[in-house]
Amino acid sequence: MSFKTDSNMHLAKACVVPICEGKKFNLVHKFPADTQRSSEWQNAIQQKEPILKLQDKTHDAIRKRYFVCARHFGINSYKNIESRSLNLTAIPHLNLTNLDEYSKSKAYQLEQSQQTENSPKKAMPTILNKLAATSIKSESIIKPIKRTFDEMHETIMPISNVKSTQNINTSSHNSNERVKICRANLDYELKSNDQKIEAVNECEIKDEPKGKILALLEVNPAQYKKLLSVINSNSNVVVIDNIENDLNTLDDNEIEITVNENEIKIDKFWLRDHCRCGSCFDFSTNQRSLNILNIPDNVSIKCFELKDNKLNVIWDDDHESTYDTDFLLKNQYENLSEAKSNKILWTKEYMSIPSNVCRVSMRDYMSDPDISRKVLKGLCLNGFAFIEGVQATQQNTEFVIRQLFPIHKTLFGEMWTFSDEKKDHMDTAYTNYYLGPHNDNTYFNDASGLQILHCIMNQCTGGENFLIDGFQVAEKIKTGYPDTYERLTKTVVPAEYMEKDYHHKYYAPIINLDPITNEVVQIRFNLYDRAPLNTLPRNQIRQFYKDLKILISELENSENRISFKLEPGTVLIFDNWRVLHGRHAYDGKRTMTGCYVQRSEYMSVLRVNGFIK
Ligand SMILES: C[N+](C)(C)CCCC[C@H](N)C(=O)O
Ligand SMILES: O=C(O)CCC(=O)C(=O)O
Repeated sequence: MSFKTDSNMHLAKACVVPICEGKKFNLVHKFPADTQRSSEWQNAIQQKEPILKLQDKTHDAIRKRYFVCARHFGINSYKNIESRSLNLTAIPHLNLTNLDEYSKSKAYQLEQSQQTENSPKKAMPTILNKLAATSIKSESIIKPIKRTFDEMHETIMPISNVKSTQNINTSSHNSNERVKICRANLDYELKSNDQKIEAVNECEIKDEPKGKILALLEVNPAQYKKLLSVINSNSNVVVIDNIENDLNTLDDNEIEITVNENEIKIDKFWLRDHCRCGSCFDFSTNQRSLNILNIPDNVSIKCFELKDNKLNVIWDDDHESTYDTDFLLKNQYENLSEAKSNKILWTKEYMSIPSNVCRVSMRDYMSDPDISRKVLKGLCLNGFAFIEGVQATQQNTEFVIRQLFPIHKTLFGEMWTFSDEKKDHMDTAYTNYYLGPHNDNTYFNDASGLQILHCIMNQCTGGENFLIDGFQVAEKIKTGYPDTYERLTKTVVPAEYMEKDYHHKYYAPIINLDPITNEVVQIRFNLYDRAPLNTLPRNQIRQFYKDLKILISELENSENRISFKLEPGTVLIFDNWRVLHGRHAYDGKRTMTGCYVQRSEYMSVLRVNGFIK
């Protein structure tokens, strides 16, 4: 069902056949649902040259986004003269490389019929004749309707002389019968809108309505509500609206609207499910109160209108919904799936430019909200940031972090302070050994989103830290070793952390993609915490180790890492889902304090501050 905004009722669609040069037409056809026939169409229209936009598109994507206009189909391709619906065997065969057969096309026939339609002697379209014969005088269908509602009421009441042979329950229709209920625009000049008449002319009402036909009208929701009382009190009255001739561009499950020049198609069930009226949604809790089971599978719309950036809908059960068009636009799948993050993938070279490194002073961070936002921006873009001038204690480190984030308590505690002497846990971190590039918590279902490190005592040689942009490395693997990349996004690698009273275990791929955007959303890499590899069939094991070596080599590539010695006073915050970290071996005294922040909390802070949606 395709609706129009304002006066333009049908949304013309571009024809994909090259000769049409993307021109838009009212009568276009989707590629067939049958894949074989869809391929036949594609072969027919690409006979001279492949149409690039169709290449490597899925069958559904082609059906959803590309159309073939009536210039490429002859009259015999259609079910009958009036019909705009194709035969099941129709294949585009006219005007594919030039327009020398235009006169044989359906488009030409429509043009001709429209020209005669505009002439005063135009015969009443057959459907209107049929309707008129069974119900009310045809001229009352097409004469200009400039009426107040009362006049309309008047029109409805005298209708009683029409012999009604069958009640048509106005609320039980489904659109397949193509008898749509009650959309009458009292201010509508039907006669002046050939398209409407033509639309009626094109419709195929399988069984003519036996009820009293009010008129070929179209109401907006407010008028419909008024009409409802009349219709309900006159139970035999059925209003045939000016049937929207389905141009095969939309399923019955969808409606199509234009918002800010964007044509968006919305599934009706989805739309009903997202009703934000007081009985469906509780704004005090931001939670739904609507029970999905109460939405019928064939939920349908009686009438709706786009007005003042709102979509007002009356459903077939007379439930009323209003939607902000921004909400509808923002929640289109395409908006999410095509959204690109604003991250800056970096290398050693990029970060060698001091201005590219997010570094703020504690004083500014505490006094200027813009500076704490600068830290969030640095984390969002680069995955790490430094706060300098922090008193070198665990307490002050905690105080600084709590200005922005809640702290994630794990088996290591909330704040943790460790060294090779203070061994609260049996882990390589609690030694003075070299620690290769890794992410923490790969053994947790939900690895911490942020890790904070503050070296509060550094009387040692060595002990430098280094950071690597895991997203940059993943991108390099994707470019240089696409098969390895593909496998590393799918091969689940088990990790575990074991000590007295604890045995955490989890497995997931090393490179994790966002299921919607397909962008890398997390790197889970930690060779130390790898559990026995029992998640791969034997015939895939060797390939995995080859892939792992490719990744490790890239991670060890000094071009991909920045190194620095964390001095007391400088707090490092980094995204543990993106940035790998490590430490060189050291000799002497070195104490590190820090904490974790849960991923959800981190994302929430970014969202509340407008850095992500
Ligand atoms: C000392 N601190 C608590 C920060 C880290 C402990 C690390 C434990 C584990 N090897 C991992 O990488 O997750
Ligand atoms: O000691 C350090 O500098 C870092 C230790 C580490 O990598 C960790 O705790 O995960």
